[in-house]
Amino acid sequence: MEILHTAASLQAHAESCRRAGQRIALVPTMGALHEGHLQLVRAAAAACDVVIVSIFVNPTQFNNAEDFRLYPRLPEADTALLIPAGCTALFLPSVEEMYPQPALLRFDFGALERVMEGAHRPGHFNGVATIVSKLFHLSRPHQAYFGQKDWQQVSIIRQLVADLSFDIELVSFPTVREPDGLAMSSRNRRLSAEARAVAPRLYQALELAAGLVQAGQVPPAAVQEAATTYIQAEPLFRLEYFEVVDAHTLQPITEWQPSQQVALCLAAFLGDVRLIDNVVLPARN
Ligand SMILES: Nc1ncnc2c1ncn2[C@@H]1O[C@H](COP(=O)(O)OP(=O)(O)OP(=O)(O)O)[C@@H](O)[C@H]1O
Ligand SMILES: CC(C)(CO)[C@@H](O)C(=O)[O-]
Ligand code: BAL
Repeated sequence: MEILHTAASLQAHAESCRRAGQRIALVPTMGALHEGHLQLVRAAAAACDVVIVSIFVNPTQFNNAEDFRLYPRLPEADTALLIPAGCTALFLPSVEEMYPQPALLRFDFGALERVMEGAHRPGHFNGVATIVSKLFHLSRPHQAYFGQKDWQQVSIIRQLVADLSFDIELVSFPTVREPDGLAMSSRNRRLSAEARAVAPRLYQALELAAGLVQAGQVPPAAVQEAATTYIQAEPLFRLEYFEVVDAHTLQPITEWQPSQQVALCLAAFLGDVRLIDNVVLPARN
């Protein structure tokens, strides 16, 4: 596995792979890798000749300086995990390398970013779109892999690809969970033992809400209320949002409609650790 630190070396590597007729997959990450990331890498390796994984804790997408400072950084352990998963090149740049000057370009994804993560983390998707665009330009992948744990992020990146005519196939992957249901996340490492013990309640709330949606007897607001009550029954949680949304427009659902695909999305703090999760339900008849 090659380890690349500069934008120029990534660009040169990707160009030489392209010239050799190889298919390139990009898996962007912020590191502290877990099985959720590794499944993306393995899927990419099964589909492409070259798998570029980027590890970069991107400062421009953090709206909270402490969250950025405390974000887990484990480059040696990550490197050891990536080789058997099929990564062929690891891109590990510094902040100065990715931002030799402050990026002034601003993205506006309209209604897609005025809800949920975009509403609660001002500037977050501008930072995500900036770094993902840079990575796309530098590596010019045929495919790029993202996890559905960040459902809104996948929608934003799909819009980015369409608006900027990136010739890239997006592959999105289902959320990988711990045996007790907790969505795998790099931030789980920062949970106290007490917080980790109650964390699966988030997925239980999503399942409870999914059961109510599928039974079809209660309005969206009652689904939201039931899930909120369930999470808040555990005082360690500070729930930021629990939303019942259209899975494609991401807008809150006030009345059920035929053929609608529903996503249930949440964000909650356990201590100072902020976790997100979601489930996306099959389209309704
Ligand atoms: N449990 C998971 N299942 C599937 N994909 C995941 C999972 N966790 C993260 N990913 C995906 O991996 C990519 C990199 O994510 P990232 O490095 O931010 O990890 P993370 O675990 O989501 O960390 P955190 O949520 O703490 O920032 C993203 O596309 C993300 O959606
Ligand atoms: C896509 C990404 C790597 C951009 O920094 C990040 O938002 C993430 O890890 O999901
Ligand atoms: N996976 C989302 C990256 C972030 O929380 O900034």
